[in-house]
Amino acid sequence: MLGKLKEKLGSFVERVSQTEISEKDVENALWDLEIELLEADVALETVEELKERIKEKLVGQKVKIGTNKKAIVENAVREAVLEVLTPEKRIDLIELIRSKGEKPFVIAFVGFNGSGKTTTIAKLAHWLKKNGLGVVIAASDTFRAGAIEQVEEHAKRVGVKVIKHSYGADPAAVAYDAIQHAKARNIDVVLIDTAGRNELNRNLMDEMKKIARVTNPDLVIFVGDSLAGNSVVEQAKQFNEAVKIDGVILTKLDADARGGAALSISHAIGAPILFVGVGQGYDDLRPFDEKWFVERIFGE
Ligand SMILES: Nc1nc2c(ncn2[C@@H]2O[C@H](COP(=O)(O)OP(=O)(O)OP(=O)(O)O)[C@@H](O)[C@H]2O)c(=O)[nH]1
Repeated sequence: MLGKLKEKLGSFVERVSQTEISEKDVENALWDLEIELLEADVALETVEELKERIKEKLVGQKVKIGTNKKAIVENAVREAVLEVLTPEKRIDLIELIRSKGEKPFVIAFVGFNGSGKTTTIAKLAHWLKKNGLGVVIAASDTFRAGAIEQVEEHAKRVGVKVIKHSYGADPAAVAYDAIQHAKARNIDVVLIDTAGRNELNRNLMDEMKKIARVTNPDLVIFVGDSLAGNSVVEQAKQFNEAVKIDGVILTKLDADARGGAALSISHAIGAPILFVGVGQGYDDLRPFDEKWFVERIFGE
């Protein structure tokens, strides 16, 4: 008898001391968040996805009167961001390279001019070497004046060989030669530096498709400048249509205060961020970790 009463009283106290988060509460809060996200250069479709996830987490949730609703909302936002950033499939690059039966493992790099592609290739070559893998770079940007010397300079500094032809040569032929070189010398990885391009430059896009056809890369990596914000997401989509992108490296995250591109890009093209560039040195390449990124956004 006493037990029953206790239970009834208990449930009454529970009921009156709780309030339910309504759809209206959340809608109001989300309105401000939407503006802030768009200002931080997060792509519209990613903003929508985040809003849906946050709403799902919060609407109908019962909270005790007097508890800090802000903390609850903040937690839901954090979780939603982490979910959006978590790729459907992860790529462990070293594992992937080692598990390919034959050598070499071929990686083609694509991206717009000035996105930091050449520097990133050198950083990755350095990282692969540190992980015990042999690397050769194909100077397949035979288009831009100075590109071959630039990649040679970087390669010299990180101690990697470059296979090159002269300017105007067929980029696919350069890549092919680099692969033959790697095969003959048992080198693990070929990194192909392609010319930076944009969507207006149709024949360069065709050239890139030809490189992909001739070399049949194991991985196509899009290198994007995180400072370009929303437009880097659009670039990635265009490249993804021309040649399927398997992974992303975002450069200059050290200088990017907004973080919108990082938040949107995987969601937009369905490929994971593999690394982020965090400086100009060869060691300034960091395997991407969404938890680290979320801390960077929400941490102190
Ligand atoms: N702060 C910072 N600077 C970077 C990063 N990655 C690249 N850069 C700088 O960005 C500039 C452009 O990099 P490049 O590698 O020359 O650009 P690119 O994409 O090869 O240019 P194209 O050959 O025209 O395609 C250089 O000054 C790099 O040092 C990064 O993660 N952080």
